Amino acid sequence: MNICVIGAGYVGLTTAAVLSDLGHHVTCVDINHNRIDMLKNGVVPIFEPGLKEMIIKNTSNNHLTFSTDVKVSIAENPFIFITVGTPSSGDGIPNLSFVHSVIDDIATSITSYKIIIVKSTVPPGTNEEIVNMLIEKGVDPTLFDIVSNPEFLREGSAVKDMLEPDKIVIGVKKPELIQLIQKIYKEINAPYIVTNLTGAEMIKYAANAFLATKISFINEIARVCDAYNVNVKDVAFGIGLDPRIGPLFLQAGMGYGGSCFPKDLQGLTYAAKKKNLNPELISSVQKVNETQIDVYVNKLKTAVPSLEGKKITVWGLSFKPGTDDIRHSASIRLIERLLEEGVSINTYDPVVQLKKPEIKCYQNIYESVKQSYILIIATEWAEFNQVNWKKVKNEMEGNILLDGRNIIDPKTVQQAGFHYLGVGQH
Ligand SMILES: NC(=O)C1=CN([C@@H]2O[C@H](COP(=O)(O)OP(=O)(O)OC[C@H]3O[C@@H](n4cnc5c(N)ncnc54)[C@H](O)[C@@H]3O)[C@@H](O)[C@H]2O)C=CC1
Ligand SMILES: O=C(O)[C@H]1O[C@H](OP(=O)(O)OP(=O)(O)OC[C@H]2O[C@@H](n3ccc(=O)[nH]c3=O)[C@H](O)[C@@H]2O)[C@H](O)[C@@H](O)[C@@H]1O
Repeated sequence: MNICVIGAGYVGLTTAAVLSDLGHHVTCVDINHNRIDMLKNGVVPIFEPGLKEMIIKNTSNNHLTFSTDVKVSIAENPFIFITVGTPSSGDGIPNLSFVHSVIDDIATSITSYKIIIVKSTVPPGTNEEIVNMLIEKGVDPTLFDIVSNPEFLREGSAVKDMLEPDKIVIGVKKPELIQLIQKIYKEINAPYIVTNLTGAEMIKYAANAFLATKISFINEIARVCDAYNVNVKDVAFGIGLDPRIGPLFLQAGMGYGGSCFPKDLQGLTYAAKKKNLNPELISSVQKVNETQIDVYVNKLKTAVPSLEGKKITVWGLSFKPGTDDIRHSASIRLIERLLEEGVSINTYDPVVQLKKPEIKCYQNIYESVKQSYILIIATEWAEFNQVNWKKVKNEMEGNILLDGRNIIDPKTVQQAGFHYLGVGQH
């Protein structure tokens, strides 16, 4: 099948790589010329395990090509996947301008029948609006069908998640479209959840909201555990054995970040308010997450009353391990907060180097802690657990270790001379 994937970000590149690997002919198109030039030269602009290899394999056998010409790519392909970004505007309202721009391009270049498959996460009602927009722009309604096909991949395991999803959600207006989508995903073995356009959009928003709720729940429990000297990991393990609760997404820490949970919870809040509903639980989930950094900073301030002038090393910059994405990273929010206290910041991350004059980024983990007063673990990269703690401590001036992800065994670092600070772990 001939497929055009619009957007060469995390979702677009993974979609293009996987669909071309399934044997389809895929053109991945993006308005970012720099990004497409890199891809044409075999350089994959994001860090995602297995993605580069899959892209190189399928560009060499001509199953996958890259382009900046959106309109030509739309005109040449019957299947159009929309994977452009849907960020939050400053006030929390989803910014759909990138999706609208693609719809404009489709409206001005469509001459033959297209199936438009929307993978971008959009608020309920958007796909119905897209149908109306195209008709209002003069497109003959027999020339297109829309499929809402939200994506559930996680960064860091995007290729695997797309090849082995727990479900494929499709929202359609006509049942005959189901078989066509099943042909596209031919070898991917997963149950299909079929609903209407808005139902598919709601499944995506509800999934992210529920996952974020689990995180804020355990972070709130961690605050209480802290007050009672209880290890929150024991509590998470204890409740997680109940199959009605489940063990995943109960890792307490500095809170959730990334390009999706924060903006999708804001988007859901906006969608509810638009219908005069007050989503109290979703608002509380966001409030717990926003104040989670304060819990850690307060802990630090209790241990070190004056932070001013102190050198602090932060390990981990990406919003979670396995990715170079720093969008809405809790680590970056923490660093910004600490800079306000007049500290100086050193950082080490296995894949991210920040370009900010006020922050010193190191490529060697031991160099990064030299003369530091405090070490903070902000992202749970596995290598942080494999360091020689005595060596780390010897390089430092102070002995405070703030574990923002509860990944360190307190006894191990205490034996190396550290004063360990966690939340819900002692
Ligand atoms: N990042 C993730 O892990 C996941 C993201 N999603 C959703 O998928 C969508 C895309 O997310 P990401 O891939 O992270 O976004 P991204 O920001 O990494 O990439 C979006 C790409 O679209 C391109 N673009 C923007 N306007 C365009 C236009 N008019 N024509 C062609 N290209 C255009 C941009 O240049 C950019 O390269 C969002 O709605 C997001 O919520 C869903 C599941 C997972
Ligand atoms: O819509 C999206 O973009 C995607 O959002 C998340 O995926 P992702 O943002 O890549 O990352 P997650 O692994 O879900 O982690 C999100 C954040 O929650 C934090 N987290 C996660 C789990 C946990 O137990 N505790 C916790 O603090 C992580 O550190 C990270 O900051 C969802 O897991 C995907 O299913 C979804 O497709």
